[in-house]
Amino acid sequence: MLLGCIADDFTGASDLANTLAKGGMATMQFVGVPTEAAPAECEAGVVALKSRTIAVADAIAQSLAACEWLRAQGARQILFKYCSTFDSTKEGNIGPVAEALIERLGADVAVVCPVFPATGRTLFNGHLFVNGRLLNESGMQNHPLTPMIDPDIRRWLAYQTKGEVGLVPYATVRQGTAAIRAALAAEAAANRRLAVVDAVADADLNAIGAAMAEAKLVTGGSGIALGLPANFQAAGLLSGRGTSFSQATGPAAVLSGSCSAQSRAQVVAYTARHPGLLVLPDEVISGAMTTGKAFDHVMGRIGLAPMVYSSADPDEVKAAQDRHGKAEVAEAIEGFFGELAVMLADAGVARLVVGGGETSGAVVTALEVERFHIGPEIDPGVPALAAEGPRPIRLALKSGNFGAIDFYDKALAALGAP
Ligand SMILES: Nc1ncnc2c1ncn2[C@@H]1O[C@H](COP(=O)(O)OP(=O)(O)OP(=O)(O)O)[C@@H](O)[C@H]1O
Ligand SMILES: O=C(O)[C@@H](O)C(=O)CO
Repeated sequence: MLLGCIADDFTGASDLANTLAKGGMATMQFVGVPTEAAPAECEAGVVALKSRTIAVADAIAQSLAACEWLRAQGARQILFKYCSTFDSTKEGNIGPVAEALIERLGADVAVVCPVFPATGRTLFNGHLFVNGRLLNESGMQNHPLTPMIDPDIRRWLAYQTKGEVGLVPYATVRQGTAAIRAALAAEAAANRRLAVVDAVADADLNAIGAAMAEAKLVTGGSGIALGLPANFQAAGLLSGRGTSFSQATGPAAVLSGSCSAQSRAQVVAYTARHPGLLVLPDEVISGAMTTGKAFDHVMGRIGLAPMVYSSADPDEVKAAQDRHGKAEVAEAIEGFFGELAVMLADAGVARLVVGGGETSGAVVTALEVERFHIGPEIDPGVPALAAEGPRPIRLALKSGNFGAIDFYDKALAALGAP
């Protein structure tokens, strides 16, 4: 292994794995910290954690354990992947995890760059934009767990860190790799171990990537990985083997637990042409809707690739949370989708597409997936995946905000055929 990556959620991990695989690295995604060695052919390993919103101390412990495993596999550079919308609270977990990794790796400075131009995330003077709107006016200010109320990433990160946070502004980034490298060295000399780096386009990310050829630690969204494969290529270290993904033949289903605006539009588009079953939190909690009923509904229409969804608008989500409690609703819905996924896989469903990061985490964990082979990109940030483990199913894990309107149809075609 050359590059070792730690991702703070499951869809984010496959987003990053997609970038690295497209960059020509033989990439694998691992579910949690593995107990066994990585396959010898793995050049980039992505350990998927579910550490974005857990307690700070747990996030640090899990991230350090992942770091140790990756280094034991030979990784010479560590990448800490978080969300392109910098999802975190004033307490963490991005800052505390990054500082713990800096200390463990003895890094002099680490880049902080959530930029992902293909999905509209850009950073200028340390301020994060989503499709041209400041982060705190993009809808992310209403996120249920990590409301992003401040677009100034340097200031937001500084709430979370012990040390000061630096900035490499766009004026420097556009001068190219040597200037970026010099600016990062100046930040390190000033004892600023974390430096937010502006970028607005893939060319900027490639220049930043080249400046990090020798960096022990890199942090960011999946965009920060764009320029890294070229460093290993230039050093003659890549095999050129690429990915070992293959498609599957067999029935398909879609599970959507994401309630983002984009997901809700995708659900409307998909259920206009396929059967859909809406699952309400009240019915799951009361027992009126069971996984057995949903399973029968899906299997009765399996040739039409049905969707089961709980996606609802913000008012309905809030009303359900007020009635039952936020954690209780999430646990009930996630448990429901996890159990249903296992029943479907065991009944022969060969292709499954999941909407939502938390929902994907629940499904992948329930399916006892050990690792994924990375296939072609479906839409920016979402690859086709082939699972290894007791259930060798093909999956796509879609972040709430990602994917075109017709994403689910495209995803099923990318995973194989009926
Ligand atoms: N109808 C509903 N009412 C209340 N909560 C719901 C409902 N449907 C789903 N949920 C919960 O909302 C959360 C959705 O989070 P999830 O991470 O799956 O989607 P997302 O936040 O849109 O995606 P991402 O994290 O990739 O941006 C889950 O915990 C899910 O169980
Ligand atoms: O970076 C992103 O936006 C995604 O990979 C993600 O982490 C969503 O949960």
